[in-house]
Amino acid sequence: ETGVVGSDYVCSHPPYKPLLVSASPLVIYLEGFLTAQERSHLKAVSEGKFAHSAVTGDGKAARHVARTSQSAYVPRDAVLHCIEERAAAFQGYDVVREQLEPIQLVKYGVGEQYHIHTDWIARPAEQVMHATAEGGGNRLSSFFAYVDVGNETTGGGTQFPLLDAPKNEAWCTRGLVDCDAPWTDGLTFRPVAGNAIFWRNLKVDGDVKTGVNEGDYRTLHAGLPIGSGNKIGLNIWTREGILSEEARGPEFYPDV
Ligand SMILES: O=C(O)CCC(=O)C(=O)O
Ligand SMILES: [Fe+2]
Repeated sequence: ETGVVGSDYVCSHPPYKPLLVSASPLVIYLEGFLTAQERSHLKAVSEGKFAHSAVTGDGKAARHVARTSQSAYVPRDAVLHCIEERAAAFQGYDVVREQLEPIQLVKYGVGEQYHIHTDWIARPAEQVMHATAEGGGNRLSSFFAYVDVGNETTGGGTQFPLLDAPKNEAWCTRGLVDCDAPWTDGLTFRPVAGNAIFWRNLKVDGDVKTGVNEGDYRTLHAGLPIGSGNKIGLNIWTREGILSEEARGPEFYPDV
């Protein structure tokens, strides 16, 4: 599990380009969010760590039919720390790194997919581990970044069936959005290594009485099946509040 960066590694953020996709729900496309070096490092440190895992919130470690991909958590080394900093900073001064769940990698082979779901937790907080205010609350936002996409990869898009595809042709010609899909399928991003999608999971106008921000169903999405090739993606989920040290895991691994 040795990575590709040496002990002389210094965190530096690439000049990624944010492109607004939707104002409500808030969806922002981030071109060049991960560098080539970060992507190679993530691939190297996650090798051999992938396993079929449960979908958060169902409380049991059974393999879930909704998700045939494999997941891996990687230690928070200097590179991960750097990516966490970037993800927190993007969300303004009111979001701190301690609100981020440990970064999760997901790997898909041919035919593997993640059926339609929301990243926010739909069940009452009391029923779901860690979703209580003390546990960090619900998932405020998501980043899904493409870490590795094989040259021959077909399929594997990230589909938001309830959103409209942006109108400008540039999204199609630049290969960011799948414009061959029927418009009734909503919005499908093509997997492009290094790029990321950011969206807000919760509605902004919380319940006046309870102060609870409801999950926004318009953020329903799926990882479409891979036709050929493979895909590795990365999830960064930001909670409404600070996560416990237990949920965050060790803050820093000295070895890069
Ligand atoms: O694979 C994708 O395109 C989306 C994955 C996803 O939504 C997730 O892991 O929560
Ligand atoms: Fe998701």
